[in-house]
Amino acid sequence: MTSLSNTSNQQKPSGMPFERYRAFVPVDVPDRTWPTKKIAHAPRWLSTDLRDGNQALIDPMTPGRKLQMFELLVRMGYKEIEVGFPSASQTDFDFVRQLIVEDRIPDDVQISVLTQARDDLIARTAESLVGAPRANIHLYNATAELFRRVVFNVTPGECIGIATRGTEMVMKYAEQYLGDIVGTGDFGYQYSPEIFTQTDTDFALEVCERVSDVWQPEPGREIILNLPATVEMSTPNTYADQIEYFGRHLTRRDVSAISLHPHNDRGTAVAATELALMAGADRVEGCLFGHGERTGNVDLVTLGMNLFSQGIDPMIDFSDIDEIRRTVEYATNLPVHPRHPYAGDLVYTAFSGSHQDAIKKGLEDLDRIAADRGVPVGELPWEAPYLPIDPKDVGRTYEAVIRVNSQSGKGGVAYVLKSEHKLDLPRRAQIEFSRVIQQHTDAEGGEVSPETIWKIFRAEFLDQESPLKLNSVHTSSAAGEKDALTVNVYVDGELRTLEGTGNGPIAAFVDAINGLGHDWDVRVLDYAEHALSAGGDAVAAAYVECSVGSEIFWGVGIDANIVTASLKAVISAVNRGQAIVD
Ligand SMILES: CC(=O)SCCNC(=O)CCNC(=O)[C@H](O)C(C)(C)COP(=O)(O)OP(=O)(O)OC[C@H]1O[C@@H](n2cnc3c(N)ncnc32)[C@H](O)[C@@H]1OP(=O)(O)O
Ligand SMILES: CC(C)C(=O)C(=O)O
Repeated sequence: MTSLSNTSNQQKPSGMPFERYRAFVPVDVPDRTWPTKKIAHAPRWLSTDLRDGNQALIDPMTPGRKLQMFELLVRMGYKEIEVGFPSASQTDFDFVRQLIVEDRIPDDVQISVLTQARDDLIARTAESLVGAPRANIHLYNATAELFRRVVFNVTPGECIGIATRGTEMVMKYAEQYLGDIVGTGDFGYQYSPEIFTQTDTDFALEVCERVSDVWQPEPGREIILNLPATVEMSTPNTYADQIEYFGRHLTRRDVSAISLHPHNDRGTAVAATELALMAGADRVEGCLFGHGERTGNVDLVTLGMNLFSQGIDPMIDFSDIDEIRRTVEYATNLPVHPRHPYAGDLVYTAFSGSHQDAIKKGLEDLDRIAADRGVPVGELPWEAPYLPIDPKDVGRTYEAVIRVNSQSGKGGVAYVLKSEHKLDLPRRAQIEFSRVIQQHTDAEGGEVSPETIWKIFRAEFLDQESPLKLNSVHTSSAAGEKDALTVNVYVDGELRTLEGTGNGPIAAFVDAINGLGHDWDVRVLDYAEHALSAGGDAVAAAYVECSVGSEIFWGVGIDANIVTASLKAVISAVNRGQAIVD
């Protein structure tokens, strides 16, 4: 095959020891059906922030932080919450007790706790749940060949024995400690063949079948079979294949919930989860903002918001994303990345010119459609360039949507002036002012804040008082076909009364200025105006494009009187022209 690149840019071997790694061997599902399936509704969610998320923190959460996290999860609408590993530490045990004793578990929420398949740990786990109105015990043991050989030194049969005996112990200790709820739908059981992704799928099925034989699921007594991508091993499609294969071959499928527990080692946990849902999974375990072991668990915020952005109710409330982020940052003591999907500081912000231009036009278009239909923008179907969702739907404002730096163009600068100061500059005025801002960013570097943009705008268009400054408009009257105007103007600091005539007050004013004897030769090329505010004390903005000598300048005037605003705009253009000539 001939290379498309020329010889000077041929890629070179990296020298890294890639030969040490072996490609993942996927399960063979040639007649897979998941690629054509669609996700049509939210799955059952379980948050494991207080367990898998917590076990991977530099500083595990204090009881106070755990409680804040629990309450956040409840407020957001999670109905299944893994609250800890009570046999691991007194802190975890006490937290479960606190939730139960202080009656903090809402009627529609089921807490879950994790345990290894060891008798003493299972007993302690069941003990932590005494008095719980609803609870789930989650048992795991590793099933992958590597773990059987290296970590546990067990045969496949012994590995199955750990899982089935563990299940028997859960049933025994549940009977002993949780008699009130055992046998009702309020007590649940979950089993995880840990490292499912690295386990031969037929063997994972075998273990789960034998565990189900012990638990005996039936209607009203489901078993949750949680299939963890404890380590993400390959491309997301391979996880989906494993899930479809598992679901197809599992007996008692109707009384088994197939649950996903993806980790993010390859950075594709969200994609793997979505494909695995297409492959038939019922339930997803993860953490807010992807906390958890190593690269984290799958991010529940991204998953939920991905559904939302496709018109599917995530059944979780993300409407105050910043409050969610603040609480998680407080509880975990770890920051959320500024580019984190849906929640990062910068994810609804455009710096670059073409993005800003498109966003500005998109938002204006929505405003126009909303005004035509007489409805708020929030009731329109969302469609805006570069913004997959309306930032307002997650409690953000449009204020930070556009931020200006050296990559920005006229659209961004114009957006800031319009959104912050209601000034709707004509297109060529936008271009002229954006060059002024560009000079600033080239010289200073970094971002230029809306306050600085306004300061520069004022200095450029509104505050220059030399050589001309309007003092008062004396008279303005019709003189035959023409308008006559008398104005008091400071010229180079000296108050003078000028007179001029023309077709309208602006032309009359230009006539008066040109009569001053300077060689300015002012001519008006274009004009625009609009109100800045409504009502009796309305203020207007006028924009005038003038040629001053051989150069062209825009001027801006703001005043309660539209004629005065126009004259100020002419003065603004002349002063800008003179500033450059000087
Ligand atoms: C993928 C996951 O995230 S799984 C959850 C992981 N989370 C945690 O481990 C946090 C909480 N864990 C802990 O605090 C501790 O591990 C404890 C308190 C539960 C147990 O501590 P220890 O008794 O000191 O054991 P340790 O953690 O070293 O566990 C290793 C032993 O447990 C065995 N073991 C590990 N997992 C399991 C399991 N799921 N079922 C049965 N035995 C297991 C190992 O084979 C090993 O046995 P060995 O001592 O005979 O070689
Ligand atoms: C206990 C199991 C579900 C787990 O955390 C994992 O395998 O990642």
